[in-house]
Amino acid sequence: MAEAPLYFSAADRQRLEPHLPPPQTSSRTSSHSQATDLSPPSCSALPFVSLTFATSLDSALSLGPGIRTTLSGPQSKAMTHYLRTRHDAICVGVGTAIADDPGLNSRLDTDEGSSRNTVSVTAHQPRPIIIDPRLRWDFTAQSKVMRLAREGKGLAPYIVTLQKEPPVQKKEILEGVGGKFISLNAAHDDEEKIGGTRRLDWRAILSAVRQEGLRSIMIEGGAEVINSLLGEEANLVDSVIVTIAPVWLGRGGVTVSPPRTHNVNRPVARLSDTMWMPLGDDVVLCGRIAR
Ligand SMILES: NC(=O)C1=CN([C@@H]2O[C@H](COP(=O)(O)OP(=O)(O)OC[C@H]3O[C@@H](n4cnc5c(N)ncnc54)[C@H](O)[C@@H]3O)[C@@H](O)[C@H]2O)C=CC1
Ligand SMILES: Nc1nc(O)c(N)c(N[C@@H]2O[C@H](COP(=O)(O)O)[C@@H](O)[C@H]2O)n1
Repeated sequence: MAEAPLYFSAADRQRLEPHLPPPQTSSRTSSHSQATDLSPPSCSALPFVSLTFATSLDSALSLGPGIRTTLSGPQSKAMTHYLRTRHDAICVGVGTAIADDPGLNSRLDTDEGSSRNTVSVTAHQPRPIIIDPRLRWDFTAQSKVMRLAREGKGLAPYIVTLQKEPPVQKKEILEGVGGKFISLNAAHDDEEKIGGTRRLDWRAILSAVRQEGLRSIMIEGGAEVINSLLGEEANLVDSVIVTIAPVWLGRGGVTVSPPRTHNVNRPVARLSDTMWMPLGDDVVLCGRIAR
């Protein structure tokens, strides 16, 4: 079924502005990053990081592993697509890439007020970044994000991996539409061992993204990605924008619930400077992680 046009009003855009990456010509800088610095990035420079996702009232991102689940209503969906136009990159973990076959482009309609028969796809598209350390994502030329890139409706993904030599056939598909693999060097401090699984340090991932000239990144999920960024690496997050849908998905969902810190008497993370914005039946909560 064709997707309804996605409109996001000028008034709503203005309300979101304090929670978005600064325009690149502005002189404002984020607390830890050099998002507005126009000089070549140093190794330690990081992009402006927004954590943006949609959740149910029982903190679920989806009905279960592998189940693509619509939570956002049309207005909050349009907001997400506006956010996609306001970031240089959009990131998901491989679990999401496999479960959702996502497009990761912006389909915001820029023709508000004109004939609604014509949908003009927005000019600015974010660069999809997929975190796939072991190359589990068995993408093909028909995967949605590849197809959209081929059709000029989005950008091809960069896949961040620990594999030094990705399969030649996958490389050809990816590079054929303008994407690439970014292999991080596990021989440096990019990797830590937690619970037997090899993980990439988010600082290393973000630094690699910034080295690609990408100054801002919205991280959409899924649960493993969000839970890690709300835990010990929360200091890397500049802005949090959560769509809350008025629905309970029930037990068995894929949930946002970061691991406890050592001090069990303290919350793991809290938002400050909050702004609540009703959009249709949903509410969008914006804030910063309290330091
Ligand atoms: N409602 C919403 O806004 C969203 C919902 N989702 C849902 O979330 C679910 C997927 O979530 P998950 O299964 O938790 O998968 P995920 O998308 O968080 O991917 C997890 C995988 O990513 C890799 N990864 C993530 N962080 C890493 C790190 N620091 N170092 C190395 N590898 C890392 C690992 O291979 C890990 O197994 C799907 O059902 C999807 O539909 C996903 C995004 C947004
Ligand atoms: N904002 C939001 N609301 C929902 O209800 C969702 N299910 C998601 N999911 C995220 O969006 C990706 C799908 O993107 P495309 O529409 O295919 O471009 C999905 O993979 C999640 O990252 N987000």
